[in-house]
Amino acid sequence: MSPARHVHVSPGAAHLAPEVLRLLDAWLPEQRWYPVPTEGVAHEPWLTVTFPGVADVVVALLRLHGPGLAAGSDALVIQVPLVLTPTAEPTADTADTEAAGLIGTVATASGTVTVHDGGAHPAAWHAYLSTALPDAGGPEVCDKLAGAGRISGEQSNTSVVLPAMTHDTGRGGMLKILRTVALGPHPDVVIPAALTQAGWAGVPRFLGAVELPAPRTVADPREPRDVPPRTEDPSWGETGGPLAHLAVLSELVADATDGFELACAYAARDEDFGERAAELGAAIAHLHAALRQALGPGPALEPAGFMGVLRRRAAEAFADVPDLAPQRAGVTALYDAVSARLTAVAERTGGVVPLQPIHGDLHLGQALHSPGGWKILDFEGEPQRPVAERVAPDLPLRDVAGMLRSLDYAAAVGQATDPHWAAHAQVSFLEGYREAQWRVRAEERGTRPERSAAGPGPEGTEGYRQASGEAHGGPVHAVAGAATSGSELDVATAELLLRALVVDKALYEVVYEFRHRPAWMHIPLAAVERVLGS
Ligand SMILES: Nc1ncnc2c1ncn2[C@@H]1O[C@H](COP(=O)(O)OP(=O)(O)O)[C@@H](O)[C@H]1O
Ligand SMILES: O=P(O)(O)O[C@H]1O[C@H](CO)[C@@H](O[C@H]2O[C@H](CO)[C@@H](O)[C@H](O)[C@H]2O)[C@H](O)[C@H]1O
Repeated sequence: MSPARHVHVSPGAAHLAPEVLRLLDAWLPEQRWYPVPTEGVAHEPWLTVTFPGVADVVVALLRLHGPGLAAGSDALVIQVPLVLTPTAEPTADTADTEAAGLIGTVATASGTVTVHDGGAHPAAWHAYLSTALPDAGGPEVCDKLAGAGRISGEQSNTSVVLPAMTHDTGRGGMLKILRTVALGPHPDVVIPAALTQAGWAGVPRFLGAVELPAPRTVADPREPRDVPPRTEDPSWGETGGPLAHLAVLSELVADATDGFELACAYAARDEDFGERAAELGAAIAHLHAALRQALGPGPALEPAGFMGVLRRRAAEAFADVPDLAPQRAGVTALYDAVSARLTAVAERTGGVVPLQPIHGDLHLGQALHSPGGWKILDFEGEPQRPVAERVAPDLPLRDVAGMLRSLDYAAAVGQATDPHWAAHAQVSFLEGYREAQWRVRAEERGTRPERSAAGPGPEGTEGYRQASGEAHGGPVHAVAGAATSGSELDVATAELLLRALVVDKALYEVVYEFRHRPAWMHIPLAAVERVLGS
């Protein structure tokens, strides 16, 4: 997991002319991965990263500040790799330069420079790859770049497909440049690395990472504002742990289809997605088991803290999106009910509802359907949440809620005309999850897996109807029970929790759509109304 070479780190805007930075002001907010649409946000150079022996690639780590953004340790830092080419004359735009991410050409004190987005440029890919891969040299990395291309679409980061890259278990790589820099070890590096090391095949194999070494002079590397202005590189990279991760390299899953595209295609044909959804449910149950085994269990759920986070997230959503106002009373009532229940359970049992590492931002787009089964991607958690919250152990039911929401999205985006398409897929997903979870838990306890007594039935139908807000039913009570088995959590409490987690996810989605895709905001908004109204 250690990178072959350390990157060089300098404070502020070293290696970057002010004219280059100014060029970014208009360009950054237009990028899909730019995390804040808020007007009036300024970019302050925090650190500059270069690669040993590479003159033309400079990575700017910019701290965002302005209205609505926290200061200090919660400050948002974005990663902007740039390829700087000295140019005799300003060049005209061509199709080629656009494909390579041309940002512009500027005159600086040291001459005219053409600036490209490193996320779209082979020179920057080469630099990241040489750093992430322990044994690769220059020419070898060039071969690995043959046919490489950035993937387009609704991405929070920048991913580059490397079809010609060979590694010890096959061919093809995926380089992901993390656009929001999370201080401390990044979950999208640490979790796939741990699962790969544990031999779990449900994630694309982790191959390497690029890390930003911690400066030895900083007592608490999580406080970015405390990083002192230093100019000499030798102060960096001697403390062991990373200050942050910048990129992750994994195997390319061959012949894979994005789970959301697959589900939307089924929905568009009104085709039964049940079998695929059940397989996916089983894959998620195995993921939860693998996470418990690879990273260890978490502490017990603490009701006040857990509810505090749910309530704060809801308050933030209500503050951000005025259309949510009519739902405020319903959300408060639901959360009050969950809170009272959790407190009663904690008093009765002494607080044994177990938390564990989870995915944290699970949706169909994080699942690839491949000939080798479902592969789960993207462990960075919800990109709009603070990192500490994203990596904290949580209830596996949160991931279950995420997939239920995503199947609802697939029905809406795929324009299923069958009103039961989503509910049927959701029930199948829950069934697949329940079955596999039951087996896995039995294996963990060293007992023979027995079929759950709580199969689909009228009581499950009602529980599911409440959790999903759909017209059709399913065995949510059993899923909820299975997901929390080994604890003293009763099924009715688990059902209520799942309902609250579906609402929490839908509120997050309303904010996400409000910021990024207002035309889709009606999808989660309708879900909040439906679940609260059921
Ligand atoms: N290892 C991989 N093999 C094949 N495709 C992948 C791989 N990793 C990611 N993808 C594709 O790239 C997309 C974006 O990846 P993801 O890690 O979710 O990035 P982001 O955080 O930017 O959303 C995924 O939805 C998937 O279609
Ligand atoms: O970029 P990420 O994949 O980390 O996640 C963010 O973007 C997702 C959209 O690309 C967003 O997911 C929402 O939309 C999906 C359809 O595009 C849907 O399947 C999900 O259920 C829904 O949450 C995700 O919330 C956001 O964090």
